[in-house]
Amino acid sequence: MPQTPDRSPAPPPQAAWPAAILFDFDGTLIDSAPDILTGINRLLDEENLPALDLGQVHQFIGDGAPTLVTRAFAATGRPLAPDSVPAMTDRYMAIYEALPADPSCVFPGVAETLAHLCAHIPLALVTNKPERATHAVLQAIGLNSYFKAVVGGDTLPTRKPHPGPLLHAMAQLGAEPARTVMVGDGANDVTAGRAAGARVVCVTYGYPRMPVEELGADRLVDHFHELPAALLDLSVG
Ligand SMILES: O=C(O)COP(=O)(O)O
Ligand SMILES: [Mg+2]
Repeated sequence: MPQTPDRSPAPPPQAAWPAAILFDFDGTLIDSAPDILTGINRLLDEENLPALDLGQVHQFIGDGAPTLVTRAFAATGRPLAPDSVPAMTDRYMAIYEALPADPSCVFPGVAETLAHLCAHIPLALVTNKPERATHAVLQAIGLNSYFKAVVGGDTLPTRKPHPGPLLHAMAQLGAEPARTVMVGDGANDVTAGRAAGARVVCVTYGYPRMPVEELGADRLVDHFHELPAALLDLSVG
């Protein structure tokens, strides 16, 4: 019997969830700049130095606590000697960790979207904020249960933009880089994500130090609610 050719159309490619999603913290999930400003200004006040404003602190966040403290002192006109940075960073972290984090610092749409995504996909937090403070803030704002792994700026010898922390999180989640998406707000997230072999989504409301359109992300989202659609559109699963 002659074979009739199968003329049924090929099924449309299925949009798929990533195997894992890695999230940046400051500027992506939480508006931490007001608390960071309070902590920095208390430290500067102890040192008899003038206070900074929120706009300055926005520019100093994202490269970890020692760099934040270094930039803050430099902005007052009294830069720190390099050998004073570790002790001054410890003092800053003690002040910051004593500040009660308020759930209102969570950006709109974040809690509901993480709750939705974590039902499908393992999630990790990869931040340059020191790990102990990260856990304390996560606990205080009620987001801790969504993450299967948390990598802080002092968890490993390297931090973003090095890919090491992202690869460490992927190994903990058992996810291949090519099927993983990094979600962040700045150049460190894009550089680290690319170097780790992941795709990158950036939010447009965070603390980037350059226009977000120039960061080189695969997708931009203006609101966290748009993230699931952007992830399905990337279809890296
Ligand atoms: O610089 C920091 O301390 C934290 O920044 P990140 O959460 O955006 O990595
Ligand atoms: Mg950030």
